[in-house]
Amino acid sequence: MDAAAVVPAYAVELVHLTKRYAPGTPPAVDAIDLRIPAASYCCLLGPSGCGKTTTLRMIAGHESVSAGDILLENRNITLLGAADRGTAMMFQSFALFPHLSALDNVAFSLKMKGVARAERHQRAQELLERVAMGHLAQRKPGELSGGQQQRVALARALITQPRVLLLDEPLSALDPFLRIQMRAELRRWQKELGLTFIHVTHSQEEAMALADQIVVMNQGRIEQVGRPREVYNAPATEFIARFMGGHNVLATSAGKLAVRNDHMLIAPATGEALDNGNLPGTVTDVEYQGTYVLLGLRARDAAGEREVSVMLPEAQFAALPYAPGDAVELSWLHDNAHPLLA
Ligand SMILES: Nc1ncnc2c1ncn2[C@@H]1O[C@H](COP(=O)(O)OP(=O)(O)OP(=O)(O)O)[C@@H](O)[C@H]1O
Repeated sequence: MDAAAVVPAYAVELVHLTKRYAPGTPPAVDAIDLRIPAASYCCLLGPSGCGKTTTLRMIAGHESVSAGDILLENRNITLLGAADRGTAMMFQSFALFPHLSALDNVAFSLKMKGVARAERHQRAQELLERVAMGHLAQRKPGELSGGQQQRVALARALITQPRVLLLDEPLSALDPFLRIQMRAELRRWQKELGLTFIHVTHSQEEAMALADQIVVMNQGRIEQVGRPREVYNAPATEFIARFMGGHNVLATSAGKLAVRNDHMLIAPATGEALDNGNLPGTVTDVEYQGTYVLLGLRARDAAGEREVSVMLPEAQFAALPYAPGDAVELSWLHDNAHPLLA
């Protein structure tokens, strides 16, 4: 068999990867294990301080590892220098050199490696053509739009022919409109290039739009790994249900459940005692959102009073409207309730 034709199933494997910045402090990354399939889009997602940037920087070789291993296509790269790993990094707001042309920005790392001028310019020009920026190769970053700068940043990251592209909040400096446009481009490039992308974000919306695999981190640990639909529809923990949004966390005698707010069933209170597991509630807020109406409620579950939200299609709300102060009953279908780990 031709050894070169064997493509490893995993681009990156993290084995008990740990980072402790100072002795006696809790680890920023706490013995995480993760496998990232080759040619996939992986998003590391979590709130500020959860350890996602530290994880990315350890994969890049910009941060030392306290314990554990990092494998790239079955090679142990834990102790290799950043330039020798087969990874490249795309930074927040792209970090282009403002005084260099797009071409020289892209060619920069080849210059550092001592590649001759003609060759590095030819390779940089080819990459700029590939991201539809060939005609703007002589412009400086300040003369390019945000989207064009992103393409230059991508070309610059790709010039070292990495196997894995690491992206650290690459869209966070863009305005919301451009962010959505550029998100679609990132996704398209990843598929076209057939590379593995590992993208750090604190935005669950961004992760859901981009990822084949979402890795949700909390306090230095991985809480859940799955496809966006799996993580959104069946959050494993209360933290994930709250962080992903759009869920109610409800206490029942059988433990805590997550129910999507568009899966909640609502009906006017009958005035009779509830012995069927339905929750009594009062509407506190009605928010029109176009195709949906979002109701805020105070409800009583097995643990006491809590805020609950219910998302109703506009037509359903129009047929049976609710107003603040209305007494209601809340319920859900068994299949739409996801038990949460404590
Ligand atoms: N250079 C450092 N020295 C000491 N502690 C650090 C350092 N960098 C990060 N930390 C700590 O490690 C933990 C994880 O930080 P990290 O930057 O990886 O989180 P993050 O999830 O990427 O957050 P953010 O989205 O805010 O960047 C935090 O408690 C942070 O304060």
